[in-house]
Amino acid sequence: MTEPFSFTVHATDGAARTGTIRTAHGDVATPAFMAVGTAATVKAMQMRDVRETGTDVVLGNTYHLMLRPGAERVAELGGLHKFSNWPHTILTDSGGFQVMSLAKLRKVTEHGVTFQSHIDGSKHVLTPERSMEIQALLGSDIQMQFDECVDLPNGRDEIDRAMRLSLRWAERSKAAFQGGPGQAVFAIVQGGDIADLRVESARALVKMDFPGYAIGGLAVGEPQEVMARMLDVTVPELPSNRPRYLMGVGTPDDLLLSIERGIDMFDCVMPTRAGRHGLAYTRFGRINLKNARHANDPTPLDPESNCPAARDYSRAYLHHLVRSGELLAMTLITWANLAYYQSLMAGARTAIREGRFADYAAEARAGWARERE
Ligand SMILES: CN(C)CCSCc1cc(N)cc2c(=O)[nH]c(N)nc12
Repeated sequence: MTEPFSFTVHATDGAARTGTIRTAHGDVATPAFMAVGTAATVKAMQMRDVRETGTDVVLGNTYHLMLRPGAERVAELGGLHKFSNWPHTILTDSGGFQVMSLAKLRKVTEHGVTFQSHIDGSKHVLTPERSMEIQALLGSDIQMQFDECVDLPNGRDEIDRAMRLSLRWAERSKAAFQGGPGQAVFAIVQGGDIADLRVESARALVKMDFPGYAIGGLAVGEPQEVMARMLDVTVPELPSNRPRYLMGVGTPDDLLLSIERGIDMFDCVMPTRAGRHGLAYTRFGRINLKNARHANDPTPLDPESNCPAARDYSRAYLHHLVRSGELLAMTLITWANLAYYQSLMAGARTAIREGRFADYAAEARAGWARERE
């Protein structure tokens, strides 16, 4: 018998907290960084290596998977866990964000969004009900409500319209959720960079009583201090015994400032996308391995890393692979980046337990500065 979905906070340090989310496919240590696996793959990585970095959750995406290979096909093949050989927790985004950023000829109405596939131009409709049905077909453990995320900067009317539409879609998503034990549907707070709309959105969603709350509509081009300010006004409105997920965030510095404000879950394409472009994230800051200064450097990215990609290959070799356009460059640097993000999270969890998160964050930031010396 699968246990119900649960979230337990083990320790707090100021607003920061460390805990465990329990889903139908295992435990998630928080603060958690979730690897982006949009089209049923964490690009350039094998799932066993993803797991070895300490990743507990891989993200899937309704928009991409409904277009290719199709949600019904994934269900017929045993669901996304089996299809992608990832037996641990999967969180799926609801598709609205990707429709607005990828699809062509999209039209938003009260009913949902009609659009044409960016792959073959075929016509599709996504509604809260269809999004939840697709996420159920995928077998997702944590399913996101269908929402509308607007870009920033934007006018109050547009932000207000999308926030209220997302509230109505939250009700419909929750009503359409078919999850069993160990599965959950999360709400998404909207409201752009406008404090009173953020508070109104959060309070309305909390009244609907969700097992978890995401903060959406950020990491869409706003300055870091705007994101921080929206967290300052939004997080206090969310129940402390429910997970808080900041969507699409972020750089290592973003993660630390958000953990400090009480965020538990993150996802971002940064480590994997940067890895495919020769950019390495390390304890010493970001390293552009395309740069000629690495051509004769026999040292690895980080000799103390537990990740083979960061420990067993010289910067000269990685520079050579990047300059040569070799596929192995993508795998090794993506692997090293994800491993660094997970080591940053693991260190944060320990520091919070020991009541020294502020010092931990200061030490991490000091380490990044060293690379620029
Ligand atoms: C790979 N990831 C970027 C995809 C998962 S997170 C996508 C995502 C990112 C951001 N920044 C905001 C939102 C948002 O407001 N709503 C939804 N549904 N998804 C969002």
